[in-house]
Amino acid sequence: MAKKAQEKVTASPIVPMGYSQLLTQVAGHTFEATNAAAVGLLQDAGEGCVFKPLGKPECGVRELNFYESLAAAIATQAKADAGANNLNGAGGEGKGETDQSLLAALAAHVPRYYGQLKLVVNQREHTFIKLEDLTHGMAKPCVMDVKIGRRTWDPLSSLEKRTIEEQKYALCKQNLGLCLPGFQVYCPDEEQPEQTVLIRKGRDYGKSLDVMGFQKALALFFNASCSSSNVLLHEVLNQLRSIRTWFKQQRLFHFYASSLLICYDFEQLQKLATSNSKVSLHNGFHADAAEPVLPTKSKEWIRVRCIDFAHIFPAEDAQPDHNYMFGLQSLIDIVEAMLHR
Ligand SMILES: Nc1ncnc2c1ncn2[C@@H]1O[C@H](COP(=O)(O)OP(=O)(O)OP(=O)(O)O)[C@@H](O)[C@H]1O
Ligand SMILES: O=P(O)(O)O[C@@H]1[C@H](O)[C@H](O)[C@@H](OP(=O)(O)O)[C@H](OP(=O)(O)O)[C@H]1O
Repeated sequence: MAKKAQEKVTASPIVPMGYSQLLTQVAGHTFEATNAAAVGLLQDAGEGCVFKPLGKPECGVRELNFYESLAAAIATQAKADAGANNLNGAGGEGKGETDQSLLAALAAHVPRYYGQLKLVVNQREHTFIKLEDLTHGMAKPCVMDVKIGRRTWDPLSSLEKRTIEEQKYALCKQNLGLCLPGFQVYCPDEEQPEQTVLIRKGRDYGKSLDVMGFQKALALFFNASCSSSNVLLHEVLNQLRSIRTWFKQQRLFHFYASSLLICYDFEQLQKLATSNSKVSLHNGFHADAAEPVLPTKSKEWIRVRCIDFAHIFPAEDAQPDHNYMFGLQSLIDIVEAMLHR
């Protein structure tokens, strides 16, 4: 089979008109120069969507089912909000409805889902899910994929898969419940600070990191030495805390090998630094809270979302997802420490 795939090798994948490789993809399954059967994410021309191939059947089905159940929960919630489902007035909310509204609340933390479609790539048909591009509208998108949890193997994993997963990124996973499969960041060029460079790091870099290395990677990613990075860190923290609130409430699912995708626009960060340098330091701060008042549009250039639901499982015995929450808390602790440095 591998031999057959190699017969079709091309320099770049053959994709349908109007689509291209997702240039900002930093991790996950990608196109491979020597394997025409390997498919990565695609993007469309300016519409603001990405297309994720379903990949291994069991993973693809789980992810698709998850997005479909989320869409159903959102629709149910919208009806309930409109009063159409509330003929008996208040007080009739059963467990099913509670679960549905809890699930619907996750939508704010997940890319919008636009269904599935089939596309021919490298002369083979693949099924893709169509999602909101979290980097849409960003001139200089900085993107980090942080995989959450000490345990990144699911309940159906073979002993072999479990062993492989436990050996990878071992220092970060065991200590932090986090690992770093990839990121890209725009930074000022050290020699010519008015110029910008793009730095990209992949899974091999992530696997080499210990705890301190992980913290340094985050400082690099958040452009911590930039004068406006506090605004970025505050907004990222707000969004991470909001995700933590959801996880503290939910007993529906356990998210194995799922990631947080952190995206921001370096161009906006630079604009903020320039405008900050022109105004008094106290502008934009609450007198009593000592926290910056974020520009109303900060959510448009700073987005933290849960992605990759290929290994999502119903929560056993309705237990909280302690594995995910441990990793998420570590990430929050690291970002808080950067803010208070
Ligand atoms: N909605 C999105 N918007 C923008 N980029 C995205 C989006 N979803 C995924 N990506 C990009 O694609 C990468 C891979 O996504 P994802 O983790 O879902 O794929 P995967 O192949 O299932 O990964 P893994 O190998 O960890 O199972 C992410 O790191 C990110 O760069
Ligand atoms: O971090 P790495 O080294 O890239 O390792 C990959 C990562 O664990 C993916 O989550 C996994 O895909 P699944 O989530 O789909 O299992 C993939 O398995 P695969 O090689 O069997 O696709 C691994 O290779």
